[in-house]
Amino acid sequence: MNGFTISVPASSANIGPGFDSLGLSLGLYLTLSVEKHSHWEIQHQSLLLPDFESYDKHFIYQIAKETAHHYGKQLPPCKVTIDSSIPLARGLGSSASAVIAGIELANQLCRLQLSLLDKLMLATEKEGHPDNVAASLVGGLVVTASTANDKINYYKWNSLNIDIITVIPDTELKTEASRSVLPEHFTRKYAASASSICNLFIVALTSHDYHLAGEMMENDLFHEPFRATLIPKYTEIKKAARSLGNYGTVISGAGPTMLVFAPKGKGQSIAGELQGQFSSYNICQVNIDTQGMKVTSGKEEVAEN
Ligand SMILES: Nc1ncnc2c1ncn2[C@@H]1O[C@H](COP(=O)(O)OP(=O)(O)OP(=O)(O)O)[C@@H](O)[C@H]1O
Ligand SMILES: N[C@@H](CCO)C(=O)O
Repeated sequence: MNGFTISVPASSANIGPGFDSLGLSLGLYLTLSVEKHSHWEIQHQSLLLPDFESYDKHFIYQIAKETAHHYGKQLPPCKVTIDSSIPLARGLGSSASAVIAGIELANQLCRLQLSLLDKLMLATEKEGHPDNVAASLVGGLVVTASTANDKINYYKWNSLNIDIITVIPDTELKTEASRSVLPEHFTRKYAASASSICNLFIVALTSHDYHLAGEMMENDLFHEPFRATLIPKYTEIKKAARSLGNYGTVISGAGPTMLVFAPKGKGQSIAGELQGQFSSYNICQVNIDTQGMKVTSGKEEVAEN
């Protein structure tokens, strides 16, 4: 086996009204460098990564092992060195990136030849919803829909002409805790209003009408009204971002990070202004990743997807 590297971008789910359906791939990365070895070994290179007791308790190893077993295979031993710039439990899809990395690790080590759709279905089953995993897998803005037969359909859109700013607090919020405050049921009238807002949001966004898209983003009814109190300075950040001329500000994924849609070319200066107002936060412009997960062997990109 030749050594290879798996690189998986972060993601921001929901973008306001697209709860459990929309994902945007972001230029922060989880990277696995994999080499043949006499026994299993996992090493971390980033302080952002969580502690682990032994290789077999590592989340990524467990996903890889389950994936290999699902296809009747065993993982061969190797050394995996992991680096990351994705903060944990901040609403930037760290767990989805780890799931995609684990599935791809098994795919490469066991030569499973999984299709993109195979990987998406497996990842969605493990993550519970397709929004983050789809964005990390294919890149760009991804609209997903699960149909009655559990098939995941998606559409990737790569033409956003905006800057993205992440406003990251120094506190974690686990997705499980943030989902626990959401209602199990909505009335027909409420659900119709909520989905009409998402419909108009997508049309406005893909027509590059960012003012209308921003207004729809900020009028989500599916999750933001129930999560707002879990997010530190939710109202203040939205208000400050709006007064600086941004299109819209929403909770990133399950929070607590807030995601700002800024006019193209202004992201860096607006991030600087916001940083001055919210000094305990980590606020920066982040690129949109347009490619999704990549596997490289030596210097060559593996034509996998
Ligand atoms: N690279 C990784 N290696 C091992 N475990 C990870 C890794 N990344 C994430 N995790 C696990 O996932 C947990 C965070 O997942 P969680 O779903 O709560 O938040 P998130 O994925 O960062 O945010 P969101 O789902 O809102 O976008 C971590 O606390 C850790 O247990
Ligand atoms: N759609 C998910 C994303 C976080 O995993 C949620 O909002 O709970």
